[in-house]
Amino acid sequence: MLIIGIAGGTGCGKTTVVNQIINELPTDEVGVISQDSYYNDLSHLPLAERKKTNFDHPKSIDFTLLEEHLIALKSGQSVQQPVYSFIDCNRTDETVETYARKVMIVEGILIMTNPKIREMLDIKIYVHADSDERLIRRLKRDVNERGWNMNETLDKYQSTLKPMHLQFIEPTKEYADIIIPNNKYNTVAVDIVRTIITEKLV
Ligand SMILES: Nc1ncnc2c1ncn2[C@@H]1O[C@H](COP(=O)(O)OP(=O)(O)O)[C@@H](O)[C@H]1O
Ligand SMILES: O=c1ccn([C@@H]2O[C@H](COP(=O)(O)O)[C@@H](O)[C@H]2O)c(=O)[nH]1
Repeated sequence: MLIIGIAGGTGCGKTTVVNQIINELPTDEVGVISQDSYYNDLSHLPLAERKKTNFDHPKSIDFTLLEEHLIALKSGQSVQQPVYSFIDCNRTDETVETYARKVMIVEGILIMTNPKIREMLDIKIYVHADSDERLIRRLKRDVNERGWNMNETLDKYQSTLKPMHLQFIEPTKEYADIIIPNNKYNTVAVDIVRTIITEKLV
């Protein structure tokens, strides 16, 4: 199994790039694992407390479970990938059966901060968009899709997202084999990654 990691700051366009890459590829041969599925289980906290969690710190991720799942997939076993709710700021009771494929894409802001996960990635990709672009995209998405208001997101950007990005996420760019500039839609880069995957599939 080839494991491709796709990291980059919030709003840089990771999910969009992944969707563009897998769009024309067979779903039984290429799968996706999202870091968001592996946020720690916060069921013991009320929603108001969960909303105060620093979701941009590596400690917010259950890397042990993610590593276990990648090892299982690599050995051909299926895993139950948790399903995350951004509205509830918690894992749901649901899981999605994720079976081993020839290629697995792992995407998330923090995936390259963990040495064990980094070690398992055969190709490391960092998607870059300027911080103003990312903030604009994040603001629109938080307000339209994730249940936050404008002031909450702007406050969180200053107090948490920006410092965590500078401390933990941006430094992982140095581990990348490929950096995709994504201030604009980058179809050339997407085609190149898809070509690499297609070669693995033959
Ligand atoms: N290259 C781009 N140009 C403009 N908007 C983009 C681009 N890539 C993604 N977006 C938009 O920005 C928002 C965040 O993108 P998303 O792929 O969810 O980012 P990430 O997964 O890195 O947080 C989405 O609304 C998406 O449609
Ligand atoms: O409950 C939550 C958990 C996380 N977040 C934010 O999500 C982003 C990571 O997702 P991207 O799609 O890569 O942007 C991270 O910056 C967290 O702050 C959230 O809003 N709510």
